[in-house]
Amino acid sequence: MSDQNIRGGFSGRSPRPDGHYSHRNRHVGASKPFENDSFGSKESMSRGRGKSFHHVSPGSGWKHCIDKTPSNCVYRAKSPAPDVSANSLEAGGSNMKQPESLDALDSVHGNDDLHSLSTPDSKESHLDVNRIQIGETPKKEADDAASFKLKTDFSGKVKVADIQEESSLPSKANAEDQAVSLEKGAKNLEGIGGFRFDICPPKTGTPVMLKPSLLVKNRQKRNEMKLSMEAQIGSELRSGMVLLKSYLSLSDQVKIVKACQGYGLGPGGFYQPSYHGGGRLHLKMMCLGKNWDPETSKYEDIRSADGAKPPNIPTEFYQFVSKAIQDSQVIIKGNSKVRNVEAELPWMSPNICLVNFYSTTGKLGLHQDKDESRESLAKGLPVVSFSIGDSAEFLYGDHRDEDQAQKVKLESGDVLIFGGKSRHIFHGVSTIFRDTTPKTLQEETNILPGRLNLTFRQY
Ligand SMILES: O=C(O)CCC(=O)C(=O)O
Ligand SMILES: [Fe+2]
Repeated sequence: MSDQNIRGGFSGRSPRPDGHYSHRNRHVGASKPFENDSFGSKESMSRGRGKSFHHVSPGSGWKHCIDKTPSNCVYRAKSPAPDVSANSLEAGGSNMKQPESLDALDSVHGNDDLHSLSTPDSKESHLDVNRIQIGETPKKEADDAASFKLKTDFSGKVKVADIQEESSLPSKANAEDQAVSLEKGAKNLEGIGGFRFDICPPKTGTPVMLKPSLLVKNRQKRNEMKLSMEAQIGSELRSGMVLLKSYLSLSDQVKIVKACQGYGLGPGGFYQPSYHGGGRLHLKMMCLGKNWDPETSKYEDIRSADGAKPPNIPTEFYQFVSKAIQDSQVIIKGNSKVRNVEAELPWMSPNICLVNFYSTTGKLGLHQDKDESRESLAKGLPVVSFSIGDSAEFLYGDHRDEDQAQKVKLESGDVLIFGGKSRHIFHGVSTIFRDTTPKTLQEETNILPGRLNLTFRQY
């Protein structure tokens, strides 16, 4: 098979010349737990970053740098900025709820959306994957909205439980379709091949460790907040590619992790994707919205490997994505007023989210994301990527060549966006840096060592 597809990209179904495989070359196969996720060779050092980070004066928001070189101006949030996302959302005039209310998700995308509902049992501390809740109070904006709601309690545990019917649902047939799919999925709670992957396993009693004093914990938290405020910088790495450092607040990261834990354990949850020949991909994966099938390199509404319907993308994820694109466009505009920002980084509304969990030895070979629709690719609609947990070395470049690739460290809370002229970049993950998960995130979620990555796309 040729390495070039019709759009000129690398065909994801072909093995790499060096014997490694691209992300898009994976195939579903036997499920096995992952003990050793290493693959691929070590990358050599890059030829340097495209753009350097520059600070601007605190309190000024977006500013031009003294050095007017295009694309090296950056955003620095007003200081103090206790909660990056909350600030951004206010600035954007969004209806984003405050953190406490994040467990009540509203539907915005018809029956593709899930609601996460806060309930009295939200004080329970155990995962409950036996019930699926469908509906609760019908909402105005949910006119043609979710017939079924996966109950995800961001505050600590997840309900994939209780199926109830919402009487005022507009489309009964649609609801039934989904019920079938969810019931089918419910039977598959064990996941593909009996695999079930909890990114936040319950803490066990042993080993006994001395708890840090409150004082030490508070100091730790303060340092993390300080660090995250200091690091809150946006930078255009190249045309159409923006890195938003420490963009997701710790509390939002906690919520995202807990949501992914819940979705990951339910129907359509995490599984171990494998290559056609049985070789395993070095990460765990699940999809929200639509399923990306490694076997065919195509998107589908139902995961063909087990018949599960992918969980829907929660509304608040959309809001994070929208705000990130908006803020990235501001960065681009700030770099050069004459440019047409939409051409450089177009807007998009995601209906797909690939969720990867890398163990500390996880890797992902250089590949292009090019299985979205022709139109989406032609328009350069961006991929928006969230990094949470351990830091990673991210490679990117115009060629499928690790030696030529540039490198950037992606840390917990960073958001990376690549669209426009950068939509077809080759990219991958060469290294996960152990023990770099923020302590607070680890303590509040018990997330496994490793990295959670969410990439949003519009089909
Ligand atoms: O983990 C990452 O940062 C990249 C993931 C990715 O490229 C993908 O899922 O297509
Ligand atoms: Fe990718």
